[in-house]
Amino acid sequence: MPHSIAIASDHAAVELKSILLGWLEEQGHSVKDLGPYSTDSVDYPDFGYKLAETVAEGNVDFGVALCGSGIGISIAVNRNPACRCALVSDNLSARLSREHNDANVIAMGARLIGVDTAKDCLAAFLATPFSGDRHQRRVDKLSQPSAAKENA
Ligand SMILES: O=C(CO)[C@H](O)[C@H](O)[C@H](O)COP(=O)(O)O
Repeated sequence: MPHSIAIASDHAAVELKSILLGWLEEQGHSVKDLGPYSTDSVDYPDFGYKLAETVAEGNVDFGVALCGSGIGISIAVNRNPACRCALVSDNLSARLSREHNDANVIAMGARLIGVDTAKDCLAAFLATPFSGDRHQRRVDKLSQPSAAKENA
């Protein structure tokens, strides 16, 4: 099923971003490239916040966040309460991030995983629906930290 996707990175992941963008478009997805557009050094929060705002505005179904390790940009995206960004490096984590966490952004580290693994993770992420049920209650609590404290 084709999705609308926004993708962003920092300088460390520009090449992976370009590869994944072309690969996603080949499969019929519509992809918005939020930059950067060169390998000049940039700061991952700038692009992470831009991606998070695009996802939060509801203009896309999913976001893809890339930096050298995936750590910095995933932290940035997760500062937006509308985003559930999962940093993954294997197929099962990518699948579980959708099934259990209803993740709407996937983050990966271009300096840590190869292109084939990144494609495998992204394919699993996009193909997996949220399971709902007990997981819905937990995901709801992610938007309501004060409600969660009452049961702990
Ligand atoms: O955020 C990161 C580390 O947690 C990313 O890997 C960045 O891409 C990295 O910090 C960039 O480092 P550089 O030395 O400025 O290329």
